[in-house]
Amino acid sequence: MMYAKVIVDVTAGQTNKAFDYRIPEELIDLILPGMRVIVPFGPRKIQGFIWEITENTELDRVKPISEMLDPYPVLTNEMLQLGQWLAEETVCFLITALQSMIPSAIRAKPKKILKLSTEEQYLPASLQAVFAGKSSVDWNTIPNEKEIFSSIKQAVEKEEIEVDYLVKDKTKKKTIQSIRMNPQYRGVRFADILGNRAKKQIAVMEWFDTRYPDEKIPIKEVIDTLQTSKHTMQQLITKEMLFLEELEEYRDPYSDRFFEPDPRPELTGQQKHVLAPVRTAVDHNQDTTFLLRGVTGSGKTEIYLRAIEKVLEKGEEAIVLVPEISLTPQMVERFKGRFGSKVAVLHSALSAGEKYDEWRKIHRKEVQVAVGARSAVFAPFEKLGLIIIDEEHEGSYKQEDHPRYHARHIAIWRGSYHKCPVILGSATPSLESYARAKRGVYELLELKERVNNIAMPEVNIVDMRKELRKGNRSAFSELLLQKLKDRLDRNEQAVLFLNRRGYSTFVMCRNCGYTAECPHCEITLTYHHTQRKLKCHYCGYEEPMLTTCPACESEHIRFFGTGTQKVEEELTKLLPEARVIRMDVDTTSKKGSHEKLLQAFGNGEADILLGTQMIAKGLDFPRITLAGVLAADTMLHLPDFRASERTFQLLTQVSGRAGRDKLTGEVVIQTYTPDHYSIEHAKTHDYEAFSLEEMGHRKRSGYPPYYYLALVTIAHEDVVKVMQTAEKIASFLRSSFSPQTKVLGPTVSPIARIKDRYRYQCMIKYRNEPDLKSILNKIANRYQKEMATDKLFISIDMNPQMFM
Ligand SMILES: Nc1ncnc2c1ncn2[C@@H]1O[C@H](COP(=O)(O)OP(=O)(O)OP(=O)(O)O)[C@@H](O)[C@H]1O
Ligand SMILES: [Zn+2]
Ligand SMILES: [Zn+2]
Repeated sequence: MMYAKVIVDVTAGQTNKAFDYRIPEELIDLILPGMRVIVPFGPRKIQGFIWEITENTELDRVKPISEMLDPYPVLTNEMLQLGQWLAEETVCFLITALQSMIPSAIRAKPKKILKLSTEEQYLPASLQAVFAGKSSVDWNTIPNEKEIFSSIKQAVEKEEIEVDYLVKDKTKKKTIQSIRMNPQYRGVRFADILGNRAKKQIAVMEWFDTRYPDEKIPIKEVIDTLQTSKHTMQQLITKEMLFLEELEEYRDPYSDRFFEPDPRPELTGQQKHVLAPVRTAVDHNQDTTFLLRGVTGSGKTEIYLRAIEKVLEKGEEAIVLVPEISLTPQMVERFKGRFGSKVAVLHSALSAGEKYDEWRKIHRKEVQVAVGARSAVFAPFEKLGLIIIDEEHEGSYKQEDHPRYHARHIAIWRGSYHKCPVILGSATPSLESYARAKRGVYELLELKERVNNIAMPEVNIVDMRKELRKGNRSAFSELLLQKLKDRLDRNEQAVLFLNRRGYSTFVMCRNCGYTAECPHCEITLTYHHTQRKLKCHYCGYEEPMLTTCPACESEHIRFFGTGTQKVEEELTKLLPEARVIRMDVDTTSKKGSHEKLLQAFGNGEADILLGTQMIAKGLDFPRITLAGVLAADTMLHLPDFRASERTFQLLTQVSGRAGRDKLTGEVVIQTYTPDHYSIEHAKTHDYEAFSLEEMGHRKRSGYPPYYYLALVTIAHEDVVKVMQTAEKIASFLRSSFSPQTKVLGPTVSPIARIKDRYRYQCMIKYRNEPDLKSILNKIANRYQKEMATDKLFISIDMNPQMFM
């Protein structure tokens, strides 16, 4: 007998352990670790991953595996190990960790149905009404009544009905019908076989015989090219002179694009210097983590490209992670231009099917380079030679949902598994990474100059308080406006950056101060001009714009703050001749629109690119000579210990867009707090000085990189229940940890309520707490049942990045 240990798709109860199942005779040798199967679990059938194959079991009775879902393992052995580690590190279920590594298209949520196992007439009346002549019903259509559920329960126990799970792959492989010639007929005289009068059929056969004797040609192409008919083709297929085959088609989103071969520039001296140790590490299979700190425009991407070249020469594979918003066509082009069809792109804007296609190319070893956002770190390569994380400081590398992993952490794990180097690149590395480089945990590589010694742009700081005193109430200072005019005169381009956060428009009554808040979340509603609606960004709640104040009935209720749209309106009034492209969530929601807008700007169809976060990174356009930041402080005052760091990073990134080519660049930063060190150091492009000062603050207040943090959030609809649970958890933590570890709270979360659930949190600050994960795991296990049944919500974040 052969058995399999299966990790089942249930996230309640003791499911981190594997369950034993018997492998049915006909599946022995076919079932392998990493495959997905359907197994019986209690009264249900559910999905699971094969963890291990064994020859014995300790159980007396084991049920057989019902169905094999994959013809090949979707998870490699490495991924199974990684999954186990990931579940431990992030305190999540093993099944959650495993599922996060495969594309969503094959993650398939099972659809639940009730199936009749007996004649309908034997059922209780309430259930007869449910089935009403059908042999099965969708679980979701069953009326939500206690009586019905209890008769279902009884009927299931009496085996009158059965609960079944329809596990269906959401993604159908796209196939096209193709034609191949039967090789037996090669080189014959077709008129002899088909008869002289079958001219059309002869033409088709001769075409194949002379041109494509071995190839599969899509049927549509044959018909179009030869101007023949389906009927003719059908006749030849019936005679078995042609074979009809389904050919799998990839939905390559870049297939209709031609990529200019990318020229390979001579490396600069400093680039050579930086590349050498990376190439050595690739050559000698060293799992070094390099931190490449290179100022904006210093040619970091070129380093990545050269390092990958080396990896490919060695017959190995590479992963390149870039933040979602800089996964622009410009970026993709550089990799596709250099490595052509060896590159797969994993982009969140792709449909689930397209993502699945790209993933399969990797799986089938048809590509050697994967470029993508966060989850591309799980690209199932088996001969990894290098992992690159560009803009390593970016917050989007942290997944803010289970499993709460950081891509950097995964990359380094995979690096050591494959004995290959990892490059973390940035102009403004996270303080955590920089501190590790200083301690020698990472190897620091630096590019201090821009390519060809192009100067860093000059940064002007404008004090907006003074503007206000001068009577200027607009979003544009005199200096910025004047410099914008200059660019228009000189036919150069400008980018204007507006921070989305803090700039969202909210509604306030000028008479009584009432602000419109979401009734379910403790957060102000945001005004959306195009639909004239107020929306909650957390739960999606919306209501029409208010015309009178609900509190005092005054009509003086207005929206406040400035959105990109308002700024655009103001800009067109101030500079009517300027052609403006606006890039924000509204203008880029349609697929491909992001790309089109950038292309238009690159082609010089606009003078000013106005946008949010999405324009801060990666743009490399030679005619941009001015970068403006409309309000530098919007992010500075968020209740988050990384606020200063984020501000410095953002200002540096935005400044880095200007003057990257022959034309000299300039920056204008508008602020209400010009003396803040984030702003002062951004003015002088001095990362070193900024990090030194920021480290001091972190040390004094006990934050990373001096302390590690873990965050436990507790939420429930009943505020008393939340407080009590949070208290219990906090005191359990305090009694379990060593005295050096601090447990702060419980306190109300910065957002006190989301989707009607009240939120409390405990923050853990520690330096060395070996039992931390097992203690947190105890909490997860202790409350597991309540979380499954009682809407209690507990989240554990081992590396919190967001405090909002
Ligand atoms: N050795 C070289 N010779 C000539 N041009 C180069 C060289 N290396 C890079 N470049 C060019 O310099 C420009 C900046 O390089 P790149 O985009 O790689 O910089 P970066 O460090 O990634 O910048 P950022 O962090 O601002 O995105 C690009 O247009 C690139 O093509
Ligand atoms: Zn809400
Ligand atoms: Zn009012």
